Amino acid sequence: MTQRKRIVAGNWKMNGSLELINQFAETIKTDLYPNVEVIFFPPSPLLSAMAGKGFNTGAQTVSEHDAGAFTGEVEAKLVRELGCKYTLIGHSERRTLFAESDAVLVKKFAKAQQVGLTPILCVGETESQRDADATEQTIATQLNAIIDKLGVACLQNSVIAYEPVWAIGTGKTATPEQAQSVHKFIRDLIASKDAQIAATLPILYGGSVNDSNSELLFAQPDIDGGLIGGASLKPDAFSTICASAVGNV
Ligand SMILES: O=C[C@H](O)COP(=O)(O)O
Repeated sequence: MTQRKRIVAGNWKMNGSLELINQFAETIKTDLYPNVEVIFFPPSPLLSAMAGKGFNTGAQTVSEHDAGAFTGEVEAKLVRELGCKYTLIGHSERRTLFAESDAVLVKKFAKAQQVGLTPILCVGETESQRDADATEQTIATQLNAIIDKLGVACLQNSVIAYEPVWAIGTGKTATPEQAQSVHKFIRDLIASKDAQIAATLPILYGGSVNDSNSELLFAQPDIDGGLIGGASLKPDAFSTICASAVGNV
């Protein structure tokens, strides 16, 4: 069986503070989670402070543009200079609240890789899409938007996060079986284009993951870790989630 990288990523969204970083530095000792890469995605102004505590960091989004007159945007190259290794691309909140289209996300994905950041591409269906049996079609459209423009080889240095929109911040987690079924669909879709890339690509689950449900989710064969929102703001819960990713290496 292929050994894939295990990742637990904490997306703080527009939350957190210098004080919270100190609390995490006291609680989370990442060497306690062998073979698990723990990454924090705090708001951009906190990236340096987080990295200063020795944590792996990533941005929640980056601009598709190079430096210039783009007030309020964050340049990918600068994020890389701050020591980040990753960036989220296409989180559902960016897609819906900030109207980021697949076309823009292709540019952001390419820009991230161009400057040496690993993109974590977020995909997922809404509740009405799931109810209409359009889950797989939705995911395929989101993935193919990237693959068709950039080529499947762009996934070589990337991570996918499956986040059903109906499970984000709602307390309604996908069951391990529901999540595994979509993860397998994603891996199979990519395998139909490049089996080697599909076999080694980490696919994370996100959507109301907590310290009680993470173990069963992470035990699924195609779930390689998690993208955690609310629970990533609680040091003790997050530490339990990281520990639960160790077991399935
Ligand atoms: O990026 C994280 C996801 O949006 C999940 O958030 P959540 O764990 O609060 O549901």
